[in-house]
Order: sequence, then C-alpha cells, then structure tokens
Amino acid sequence: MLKALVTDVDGTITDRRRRISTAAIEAVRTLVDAGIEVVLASGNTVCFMDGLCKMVGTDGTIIGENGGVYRRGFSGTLHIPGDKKPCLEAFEVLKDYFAGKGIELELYSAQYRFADVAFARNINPDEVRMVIHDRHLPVRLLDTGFAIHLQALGINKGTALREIAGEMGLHPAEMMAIGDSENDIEMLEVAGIGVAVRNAPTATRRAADWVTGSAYGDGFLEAVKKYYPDLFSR
Ligand SMILES: O=C(O)COP(=O)(O)O
Ligand SMILES: [Mg+2]
Repeated sequence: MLKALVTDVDGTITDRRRRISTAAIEAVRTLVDAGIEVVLASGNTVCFMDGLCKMVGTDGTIIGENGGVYRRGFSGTLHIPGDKKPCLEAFEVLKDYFAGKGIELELYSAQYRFADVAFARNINPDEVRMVIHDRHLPVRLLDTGFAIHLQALGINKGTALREIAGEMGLHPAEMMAIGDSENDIEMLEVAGIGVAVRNAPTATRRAADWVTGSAYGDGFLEAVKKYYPDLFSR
C-alpha cells in the first residue's frame, strides 16, 4: 500500500485557470481520513501553502518553492535547502536583458520566498534558457505553465521528497507522486509510483509510470481511484 501521496498543486488539483478542483479536495480528505499522509508539493510559497493545507485539511507537510523549502507538519522545522542568492543574481541579469528589449519582468511573491525566484510568463521561457546558458548563470529555469522559476542547481521537488520521506519515516518507494509540469519530473521519478495528469508536457509524461486519461483535477481523481481502489469503491 502506498503510505503517502505527494501532489503538485497548480495544474494538478486546479484547472488551467488555477481554480481549485473541489473533487480533488474531497479526494484528499478521503485519503487523510483513511490515514494516508498527503503532502502538497508546489512552486508556491510556504505561506500560500499553509493556508491551502489548513483549508483542504492536511497536516501541513509541504514541499514549497520547487523543493527549495520543505517542512513536516505545520509546526515542524522549516528546512531551506535552496539558495536564493544565485537566483536573485540571475534574475538581475535577466531583468537587464529583457529591459533592453523593452520588457519588464514581473516578480511573483518575492517577499515571501526563501529559496527561489518566480516571475510572470510574459516572455518566451526558451529565451530565458538561452540567456542562462550564454551567461553561464548557475541556476535552472523551471516553467510550470503558471510562472517561470529560477532555482539553485541540484534542488528540486525530488530532492525534497527524499528528505521529507526520511522525516516521515518512509521510503520514497512507499509514496505516490502526481504532477503536471516540468517542475514535477524528479519527484515523479523518485516516488514509488509517479503519475502525470493528461495536461502534462511530454517530458513529464515520460518521467511518469502512468498518465491519466483526464486532465487537471479529474486526472488527479482518476489516479487516486486507481491506486487506492478500496477507498473509492463507490
Ligand atoms: O508555482 C508555480 O508556478 C506552480 O506551482 P505548482 O508546482 O503547484 O504547479
Ligand atoms: Mg503544477
């Protein structure tokens, strides 16, 4: 039995417009009530995720900022394996580059971020990748479909999943992970079962053990029904 479920947020338990799937919330509550630990793993900030965990009904175990931060339960120690410094430095370079083209980069929730940098997708991510490559910036770009993130090298949701599994006394093989985007690839690979929802891009689907037939929250529901059939028999 898979003892824990690690789920991405945007694009997995939400729709394309980021509205949360009420069916997915109900499914998470069914899992939690049955003693399955549910970990939310996102590019979002800790404070955003705390509110989400409270209202969805999990114990507050989170992976945030694409693995840059993680915490076991609401009152656990907040670990920050990420490093915001190279991300901020790279962002300054990118800001100047795009300003030269008359484009202003819009930071997202900068005051709440401990470990990564996120900004609006009003530019082509491939152009950002090109600048990162040409200037040898020591960061990785993650395009979540909702924002562009800069992350320190070697940090991702998969590395955080291993850490949090250890704190939970579990092996990653006992966990299932579900995601929709390139920031979920490592976590799908590290977990015992990795599922991509139908709306995921090719690279993410490839990293998954299984791809759902439905997209977004309906895909999430399909996955938990498949892997926890006893809890969703009706
Ligand atoms: O923060 C984002 O850009 C997307 O968040 P996600 O990892 O929950 O999809
Ligand atoms: Mg996502």
